[in-house]
Amino acid sequence: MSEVSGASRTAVHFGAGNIGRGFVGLLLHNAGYRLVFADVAAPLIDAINATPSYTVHEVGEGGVDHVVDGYVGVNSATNEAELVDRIADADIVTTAVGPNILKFVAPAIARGIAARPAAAGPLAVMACENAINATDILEASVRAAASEEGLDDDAVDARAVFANTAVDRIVPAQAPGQGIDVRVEPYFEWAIEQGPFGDDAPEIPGVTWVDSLGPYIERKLFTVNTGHASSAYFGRRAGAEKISDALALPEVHAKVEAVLAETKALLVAKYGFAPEQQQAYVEKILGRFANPELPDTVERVGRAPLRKLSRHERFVGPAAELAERGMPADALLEAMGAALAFDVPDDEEAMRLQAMLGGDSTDAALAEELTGLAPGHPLHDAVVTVVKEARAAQPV
Ligand SMILES: NC(=O)c1ccc[n+]([C@@H]2O[C@H](COP(=O)([O-])OP(=O)(O)OC[C@H]3O[C@@H](n4cnc5c(N)ncnc54)[C@H](O)[C@@H]3O)[C@@H](O)[C@H]2O)c1
Ligand SMILES: O=P(O)(O)OC[C@@H](O)[C@@H](O)[C@H](O)[C@H](O)CO
Repeated sequence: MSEVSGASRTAVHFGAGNIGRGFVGLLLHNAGYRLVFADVAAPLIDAINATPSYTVHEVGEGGVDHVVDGYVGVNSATNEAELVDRIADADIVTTAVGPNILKFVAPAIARGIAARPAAAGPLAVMACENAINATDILEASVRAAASEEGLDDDAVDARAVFANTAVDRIVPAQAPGQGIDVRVEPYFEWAIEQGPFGDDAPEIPGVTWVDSLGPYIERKLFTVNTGHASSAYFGRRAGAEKISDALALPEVHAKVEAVLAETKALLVAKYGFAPEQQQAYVEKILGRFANPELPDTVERVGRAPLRKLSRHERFVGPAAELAERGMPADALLEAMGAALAFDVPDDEEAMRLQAMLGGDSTDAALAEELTGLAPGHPLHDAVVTVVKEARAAQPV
């Protein structure tokens, strides 16, 4: 463990995994924060506390190394009392645990807020997850837990500020044997909404402060993550293991381009992005996926297919809006079909998905269960067809 004694500000970060160590932790460290990594993985917390510094290796063109020190790890499953004390004293709380885990970290944040000394300034709370308005989801759970601690909404407002963010940096699963070092791509973007902070936003070099996060997060999720997931699902079906190998297959590349042409049409129509600017963004992203030095796999990028196929996520979100506008979504539907074939044994959601496909519910009921699209929605019938085809293709 190696806490920086001189640092006067502290950030507690939930989730000491890939993006936690390789991006959010790095930027907060560079901003001069003493870091507290909170995680439920005991071996990871032990390794963090046994290692005085770690290196973030940027791989690919222009990549450099960054050393992070001045941190401590807290096991949030077994040591809530220390965690609550740390949050009570902190300036910032961030998360990168996965959108479905936010409800589990909320109670400790609420208790930390409740234990804050009256004179402490408000705690900045920012979820850094791939989900639209993830901080709003976290905030709702924190407020519910805070009310159990006797804090009403006014008391929470006096002690905490919640801001939505969009984070973009590809951080693959890390190879065993490299300790807590992390390999990442050189590119990054961390957009945070300015409004909740007024003139008192925390100073974090590298952050892009924005007035309205909606266009940023949708552009990121429906371009980077839609394209990434499409590469994973089409790539896996074509036998590729790495994302860069998947994109090197001309038929996969063409399918991913077709998907991104559809989301581009939506983003241009919805937010008025200049078509040539969005195209440049798409091409930059395809170049990032193709980075051969990034050991990123179709299994990591395709992980949790039930989450990725859900109503407001990277496939159904844009496809539903396209259909509502009378615009085509055929390539997105094809990608959803490829997602339904994702049957990685170690992926709990993939196994649940395969069991659902093999189950007794009708195609229409299963389509609605998976995507949240009710009969009558302009995309519903096409999704039922995709489900029917996926069932027919399931191995017997
Ligand atoms: N890796 C990327 O390229 C990337 C980029 C942008 C955003 N994200 C988003 O960041 C989030 C994390 O992704 P990741 O790739 O770092 O995953 P990861 O699996 O590497 O890290 C998640 C960490 O959260 C920990 N965790 C799980 N439950 C917890 C709990 N209740 N309390 C505290 N810690 C808990 C896990 O032990 C793990 O260490 C996801 O929402 C992901 O979409 C990832
Ligand atoms: O983290 P997920 O499972 O939502 O999505 C997998 C990848 O697409 C994702 O982690 C990207 O690498 C990241 O969003 C890039 O900014």
